Parts: sequence; structure tokens; C-alpha cells
Amino acid sequence: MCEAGKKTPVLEAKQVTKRFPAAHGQTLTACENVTLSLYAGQTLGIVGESGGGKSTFLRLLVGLEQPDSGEVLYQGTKISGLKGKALRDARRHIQMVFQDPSEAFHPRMKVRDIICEPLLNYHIIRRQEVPEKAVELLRMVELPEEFAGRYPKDLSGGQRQRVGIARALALEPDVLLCDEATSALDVAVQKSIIELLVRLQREKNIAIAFVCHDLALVRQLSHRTAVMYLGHVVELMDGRDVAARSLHPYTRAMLGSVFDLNMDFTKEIPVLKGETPGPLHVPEGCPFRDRCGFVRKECAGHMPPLEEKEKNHFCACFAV
Ligand SMILES: Nc1ncnc2c1ncn2[C@@H]1O[C@H](COP(=O)(O)OP(=O)(O)OP(=O)(O)O)[C@@H](O)[C@H]1O
Repeated sequence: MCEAGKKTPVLEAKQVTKRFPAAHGQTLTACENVTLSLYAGQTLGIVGESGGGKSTFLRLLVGLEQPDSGEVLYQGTKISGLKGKALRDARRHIQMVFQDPSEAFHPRMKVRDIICEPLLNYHIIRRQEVPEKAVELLRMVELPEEFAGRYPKDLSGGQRQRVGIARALALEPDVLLCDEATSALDVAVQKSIIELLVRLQREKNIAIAFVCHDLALVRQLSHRTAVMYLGHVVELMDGRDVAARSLHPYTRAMLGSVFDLNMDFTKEIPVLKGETPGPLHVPEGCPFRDRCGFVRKECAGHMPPLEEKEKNHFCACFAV
């Protein structure tokens, strides 16, 4: 696995595991033994299938969920398990941007109040300073200052996302966690938001974690890319080496699953090469036992990424 030089991580997850109660008294392991670090001025891309544990991992990093085991460290100090004021103080440095930021916006609040709310909550500015601070934050995200008086419903998706970024960066965090932050936007708007994030990262030396389904996009933006599969980090690679270096069957399947423009969907149903429908046989001892709802043939070699000695261990989950 690659290391981002010898720099000290700003935010570090060490062997974090999170389980949730599931139906019939079972438990679902959303993240298992995940160890990943974020470095100042760098982006860690996190890709993987829906339900792979990406959002849960970000929620663990920001303290919205607490790990069942393992720990999260900010600037070398453990922050997982903190409560009350200590958790609030730690969270100030780690902010999130969501796919639909308007869900977090009060529909009756004007943009100026939305973006300045964190600063008021932390008593960093007084209410009379809101108009001036709002203009500064809007400029930062390249929105006209007259947007300060608008309501969220009067903004486009891309403009709303800029407001979400302004709000997240108002507290000048060291870490920005982007959960599908551009996924709901069309390609041109997506590009402009990515350019904004990259510019702000360079100016402010922010560490970014960027969760996305789009491996091609993540590859362009990230210094390193982690591939999550069924709660595990199955690969961690230098950003642009994804296509050349990926070894795990799941990553290879993702790379191979880009739609062919010549494909005629009216005549053929696209299936991933090697996909084998059928009931699942999940043997005892399989580390993914509680997660296998479907397994493609490519993934028959579930390869726990944890230890070199385990690399040859292929657990025999397969469709029979
Ligand atoms: N609070 C919760 N209670 C129970 N199960 C949960 C909870 N949060 C997440 N899960 C489950 O944990 C697993 C991982 O979910 P998570 O949202 O982290 O995946 P994801 O990779 O972000 O998916 P997506 O790409 O679709 O957003 C899923 O099976 C999900 O249903």
C-alpha cells in the first residue's frame, strides 16, 4: 500500500469497525478494520459500490457515528469517543459537504444566515457581522454577493452546492469530507465545483476525502484512491495509477464496467463480464458472510486487504 510520504496525517482512522443491528437479530458490518489517513493539501478519493461503507466511514471520521472498535485521531489526538463540548470542539476542524446540501439548509433561512450559522454557533462572529462575512464567503465560492438575500429554493443545484461548500469552509476546517458532493450535478457544473474545491484546497492546504461512485472522476482529482468493498478497504493506490495498478477483482470489475457507447440497450441487457446469477453459497468463516447479498464471479476471490500473509487467502463466496 502506498504511503503519502512521511508526513503526519491531519486525520487518521486506525482499524475502525462499525456494526449496525440488522433484521432477525443479526448485525451488519458497515466498516471493518478500516485504516486510512488524510494529509494536508491532499485528496483521498474513496470509491466503491453502493452500501460498501463509504458514507459510514466519513461519519466515523467526523464523529457522527462512533466506532465499535478502533480509533480516529485528529492531529495525533484521539477524537473518537469524545462527547459534548470536546466532540464539538473537534468537529469544528472537520466539516462535511453532502450530495444534496439543501437537506441541511433551513428552507426559510436566507443564504447569508445559512453560511454564517456555524460562525454564530461557535461564537466566532456576532450577528451584526453576518452581512459582511457572508459577502466574503460568497466571493470565496465565486457566487455574486446579492445571493446573500436569496432562499435555497431560488438557487440551482450547483449554486446550492457552492453555498454548502461556503458553509463547510466558514470555520476554516483542516479537513473537508465530501460525500457524493458532485454526484447530483450535470457534468459541466460538476467540473466547476471540482475546480473550486481544488483551488480552495491549494489556497487553504485542506485535507479532502472525496467519496464518489465515479472512478474516472476520483482518479483525476485524488492524490490517493481507496477502494471500499463490503466494508473493507480492498485497495489503496496513488490517484492516477488506478487503472494500471489495481489488483483486486472488484476494482478491475469497476474499471471494466464503463458503458460501451456502441451498446444497444434495447437489444441487450448489460451484465458485468462473468456475472453469474444464482443463489449464494457463503461458507462459514467468510469475513463478508453478513454482507453478501449478491456476489459476482469476479468477486469470488474476496481478498482481505489487511495483511500480506492474507493476500493468498481467497474466501470461497460464489454463486452456485
Ligand atoms: N444507521 C444505520 N443503521 C443500520 N444500517 C446502516 C446504518 N447506516 C448505514 N447502514 C448500512 O451500512 C451499510 C453501508 O452503508 P453506507 O451508507 O456507509 O454505504 P455507501 O458505500 O456510502 O453507499 P452509497 O454509495 O449507496 O451511499 C449499508 O448496508 C447500510 O444499509
